[in-house]
Amino acid sequence: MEIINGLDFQLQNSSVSLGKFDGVHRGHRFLLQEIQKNKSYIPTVFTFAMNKEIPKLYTQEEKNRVLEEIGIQREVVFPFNETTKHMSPEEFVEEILVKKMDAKHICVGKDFHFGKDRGGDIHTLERFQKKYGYELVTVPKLYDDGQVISSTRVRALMDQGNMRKVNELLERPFFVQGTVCHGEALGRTIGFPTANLLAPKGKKLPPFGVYATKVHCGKKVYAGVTNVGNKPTVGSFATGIETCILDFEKDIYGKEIQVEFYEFIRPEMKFATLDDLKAQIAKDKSKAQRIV
Ligand SMILES: Cc1cc2nc3c(=O)[nH]c(=O)nc-3n(C[C@H](O)[C@H](O)[C@H](O)COP(=O)(O)O)c2cc1C
Ligand SMILES: Nc1ncnc2c1ncn2[C@@H]1O[C@H](COP(=O)(O)OP(=O)(O)OP(=O)(O)O)[C@@H](O)[C@H]1O
Repeated sequence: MEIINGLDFQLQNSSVSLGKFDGVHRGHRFLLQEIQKNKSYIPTVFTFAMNKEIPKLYTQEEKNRVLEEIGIQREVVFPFNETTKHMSPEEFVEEILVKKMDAKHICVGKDFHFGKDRGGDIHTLERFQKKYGYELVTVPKLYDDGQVISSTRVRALMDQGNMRKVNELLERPFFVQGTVCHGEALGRTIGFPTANLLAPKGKKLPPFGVYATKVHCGKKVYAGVTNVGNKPTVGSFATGIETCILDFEKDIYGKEIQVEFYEFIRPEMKFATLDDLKAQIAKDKSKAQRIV
């Protein structure tokens, strides 16, 4: 997938979908299928560079990975700055969608808003269709269990540790991607070596606790059991994602991995002794083995 950052680009023949796309959930996927239907256009996602206020399900790199996975060929990551923030809806359509992206087909959800003070909507896009020669398709919002599917809802489900439902709405397992770094090397001495990731900046994590996981390393996939937290039994560390990969001996320091979360097993706890922690981790491992 081609990733375009900034304002300096010129594309041809785009079929465009616009939004934040945090999580690339079922509703997003429904929309993104639409821009892949007409094979003479290039399926392109337009998204604003992420605001940092709310922790996101995926970092920019993780989102890129998922968009590529589902067949998107180009992603424009547009800066949200003083100039772009103040663009009127028509200016945005003419300057960005038409002139820079050569949009032939535009597909958005019915509640989509854009431009200065979110003043543009699907009626604005409809109005300019003839003038600028693109075709607009709007899709209804998808519901699940009587509630609209949105990134906000998926984030709330994650706060409850409900990974099964999160994964169902994301249509893939939620994951954390990162480079395996050194921990305190205590894991090895207590008999449970772990592959450690630091919590990516700005990323929303499931509640502190232990999860049944799968680890992708290169082309291989392994079952694992992962602790998300700051290890209160051994001190207080920065939030980490520590995975004990089951039946695995290799050294993977420095390797990029993806840890997929399947099910919450228990909350993180402070144990009285390391032996108590070891006994609990042994139980966690058997439980994870049965789940993944
Ligand atoms: C499956 C699993 C469960 C864990 N549960 C806890 C826990 O409940 N409380 C805690 O303080 N640390 C927990 N840990 C973290 C361990 O304390 C940590 O892995 C160990 O101290 C080794 O750390 P190191 O890799 O930095 O050497 C857990 C680790 C794993 C792999
Ligand atoms: N449930 C859904 N069904 C169909 N389209 C959707 C759905 N949710 C969002 N969309 C559309 O996908 C695009 C991107 O949506 P966006 O990520 O901005 O919103 P969202 O998922 O509702 O997130 P948030 O909860 O942050 O508002 C928009 O065009 C939006 O209308």
